[in-house]
Amino acid sequence: MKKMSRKIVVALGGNAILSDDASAAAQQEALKATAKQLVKFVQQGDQLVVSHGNGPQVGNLLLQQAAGSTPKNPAMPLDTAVAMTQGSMGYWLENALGTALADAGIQQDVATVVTQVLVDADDPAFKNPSKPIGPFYTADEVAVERQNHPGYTYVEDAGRGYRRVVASPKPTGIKEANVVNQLVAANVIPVSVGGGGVPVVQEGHQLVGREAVIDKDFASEKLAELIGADLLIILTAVDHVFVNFNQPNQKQLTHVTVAELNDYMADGQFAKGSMLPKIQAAIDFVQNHPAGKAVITSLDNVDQFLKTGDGTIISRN
Ligand SMILES: Nc1ncnc2c1ncn2[C@@H]1O[C@H](COP(=O)(O)OP(=O)(O)O)[C@@H](O)[C@H]1O
Ligand SMILES: NC(=O)OP(=O)(O)O
Repeated sequence: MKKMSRKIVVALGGNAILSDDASAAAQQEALKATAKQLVKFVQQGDQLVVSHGNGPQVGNLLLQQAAGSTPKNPAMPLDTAVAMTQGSMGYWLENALGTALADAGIQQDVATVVTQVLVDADDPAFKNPSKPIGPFYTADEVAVERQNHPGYTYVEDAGRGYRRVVASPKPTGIKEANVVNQLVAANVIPVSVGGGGVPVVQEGHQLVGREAVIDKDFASEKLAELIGADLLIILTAVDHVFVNFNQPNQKQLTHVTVAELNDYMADGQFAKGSMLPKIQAAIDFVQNHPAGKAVITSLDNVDQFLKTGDGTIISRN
């Protein structure tokens, strides 16, 4: 028997798209496997909205833009580059999901919505770049990059090397949220807030782009809230959130409340820039939309989640 249809925003993490090979072919190949997992929700009767990150991709695109730019062929600014990754990655997702749906005998369209996400012009994040984008560099490589791009900021990223960081303001609204809801009502799978959405600020009647990269977990949360989703599912590389992660005494979290997560956060249990934004997005969702639940699990665990609800389930209380 089919389960009741749920409206679900699924946010795809880096491992759903990118391996060591950043070619289009390799990313499209990875998305084939991802799409097969996503179609399992559709087979259960769920209505999906798909979002995705773009940190590596938009950073690589900016480097390509800078390398090839001339006065007649100028490099595009970051907000436009985010929109470009929404287009290219939306194409890959439409293509991969289209095939996986057809393979499963399901007639359903997928449509990418280039999504503008409102941010506050005075968000302090504009003065404090924190979002890593593009490739990792060794200490020697980053010294060269710093010379080539004196305006860029680089930080050491958790022992994994150096990366460029850009501003990452918090989303306050989503221009195309109603369009996404209309697509869901028409039985279309929208791909939206890709790469966190294009950051824009409201100036009178105009939306004006800002050079930044919004965290896709926060943007996915905002979208899930605005369209009244039943579930926000954040798919990443781990089946569960852990306390004492990677320690001999690590403990997986299965069902967890906001109060418990607040205690764990105060205890520094979730790494900044990786698990912490997912936890904060999950908390925001269940607090701003009390009927909803948030889930953090992996693509590999989708079968188990659909069968038994396995994963880290975050509820208000
Ligand atoms: N407490 C924790 N529990 C589980 N994973 C954690 C924890 N702290 C940090 N992590 C790491 O965070 C990663 C998810 O963050 P990240 O790779 O940035 O996300 P994304 O999948 O969106 O690209 C996990 O794969 C894991 O390695
Ligand atoms: N925009 C964004 O959050 O991208 P990543 O998830 O790839 O960092």
